[in-house]
Amino acid sequence: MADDPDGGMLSWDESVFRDEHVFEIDYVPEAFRHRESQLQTLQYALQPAVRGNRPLNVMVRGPPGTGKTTAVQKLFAELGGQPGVRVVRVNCQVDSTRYGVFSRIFESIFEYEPPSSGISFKKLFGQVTERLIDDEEVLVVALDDVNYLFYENEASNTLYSLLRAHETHPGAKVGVVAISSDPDLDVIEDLDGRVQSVFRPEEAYFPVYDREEVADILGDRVRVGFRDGVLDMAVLDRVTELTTNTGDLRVGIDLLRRAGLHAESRASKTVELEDVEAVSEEARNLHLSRNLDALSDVERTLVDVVADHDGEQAGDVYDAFAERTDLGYTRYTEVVNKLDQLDLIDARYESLEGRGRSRTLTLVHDREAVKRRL
Ligand SMILES: Nc1ncnc2c1ncn2[C@@H]1O[C@H](COP(=O)(O)OP(=O)(O)OP(=O)(O)O)[C@@H](O)[C@H]1O
Repeated sequence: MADDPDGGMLSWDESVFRDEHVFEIDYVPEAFRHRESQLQTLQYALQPAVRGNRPLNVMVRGPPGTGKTTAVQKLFAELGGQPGVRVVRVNCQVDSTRYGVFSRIFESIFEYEPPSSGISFKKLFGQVTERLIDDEEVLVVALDDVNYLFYENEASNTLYSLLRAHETHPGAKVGVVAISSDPDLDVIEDLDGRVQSVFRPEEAYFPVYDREEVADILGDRVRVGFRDGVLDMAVLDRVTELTTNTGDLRVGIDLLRRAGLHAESRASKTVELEDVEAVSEEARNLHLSRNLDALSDVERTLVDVVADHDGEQAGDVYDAFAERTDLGYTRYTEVVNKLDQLDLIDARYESLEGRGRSRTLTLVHDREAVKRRL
């Protein structure tokens, strides 16, 4: 670079980033493309709240990193600004019991946490609903990662309390947005009959973004997050490709940030393909961590067992698995299929001499990388 006195080298107070925060997980993007129909469904369902009425409930489904939480956050930001509407988003991975969910709602209303012991659920519930009725507020609750309530067997009673609040406390108006990223969870089917009869949600499905959509979204992020000319099309193409392979947009956003930091670590003013390649393994591991985090205890146990019995036949793996759980073979097969679908294990049929066909289970990722994250 003839006209660059530093010869393309960054000085201490320079950065490739215009705004590094846009690559962090709590950042809500300004532009939110390719989710128009899902936003419309949500808006249509929640609209009655603005008029002081109980909204329709919504079931939001789709694989990890497809914009479910962001869509709800964006709508809640608008809805929460309307008079007479209170919005609360609960992360059920953190609050995975009915008491935990209502504690978060209580906290949002009263602006302090309820005592962690010594107050019954009934009392907590009563205080929440009375306040809503007094203030004439409609409550819209998003249960993010609702699958964790199912794993803890808390889903039916939580939804029951929320959805029948108007029967126990006339005048209470509550709507629920349930968000699940577990492809195997049939939310409605897994609820008690008494809840099924009141939970008849609208459906908003978030499919995996295709390659062009990923390129659009990451391109926006690059424009906002990096300085002009720092990252060219060929580099963006490669990040897009790596992201599309996992289907999880978070991988791409994380890759961009890490590649930027890597470029800075070698004092470069531009992010090059070599920076992306250098950090791609870490980004893949991020995806692995997220996949493992989203598993139930039983599923995680099976990953651990397969890690210890890599390459063995399904029947033998089951024997080892049965020592650690009391699940039958049918349920075991379902878990195997799910892990196979998530690309955590490979379950391949092989012909065995004289004994027909049997499945062999192998770990897809590096054993140590998996073990460290369990
Ligand atoms: N259409 C989009 N435009 C811009 N950014 C997006 C879009 N969709 C998703 N993102 C970004 O991708 C990341 C993951 O999105 P989000 O957390 O909403 O996914 P999710 O489906 O809720 O994932 P999970 O099921 O793992 O909770 C976030 O950083 C978000 O800002």
